[in-house]
Amino acid sequence: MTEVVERMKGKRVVRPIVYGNTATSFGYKRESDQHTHQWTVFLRTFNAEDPTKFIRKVQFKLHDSYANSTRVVEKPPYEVVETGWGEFEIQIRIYFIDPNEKPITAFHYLRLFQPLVTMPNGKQQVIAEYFDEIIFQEPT
Ligand SMILES: O=C(Nc1ccc(C(=O)N2CC(c3nccs3)C2)s1)[C@@H]1CCCN1
Repeated sequence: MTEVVERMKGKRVVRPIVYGNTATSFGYKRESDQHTHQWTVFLRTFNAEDPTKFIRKVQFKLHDSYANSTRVVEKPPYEVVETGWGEFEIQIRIYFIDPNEKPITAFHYLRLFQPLVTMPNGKQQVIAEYFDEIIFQEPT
């Protein structure tokens, strides 16, 4: 019983995150490469703390047809700005400062067409974002 209690002890640290993408339409198909949208895929922490205190780097794995399809971002903002014509799954992998914490992976399906939001300036963009929490079980 003591052993179980020992394992259960320790501090639980919850770190809220938001990940997803925004996208805006060019309003036309670009002659040079048929691209129609600019988009930004991102990972954001959700409090005032400096994310570099616990995040070492964030890796965004785009579709293989993109040049350098594995994009590594070492400091905030953890985002990739690109252009394209379609929607596909992006793997977001978070690497931590603590060597004992394994990287974690989130999957985000890039959205170019909805949900469409009209900004205060009247411009429209797609915003597709998801809230989650990273939970660290700090040993005592
Ligand atoms: O759309 C889809 N897959 C996509 C993969 C990559 C896309 C894209 O936008 N781009 C590749 C990049 C390049 N342009 C020029 C050279 S590489 C711009 S779209 C699927 C198909 C059905 C539903 N979704």
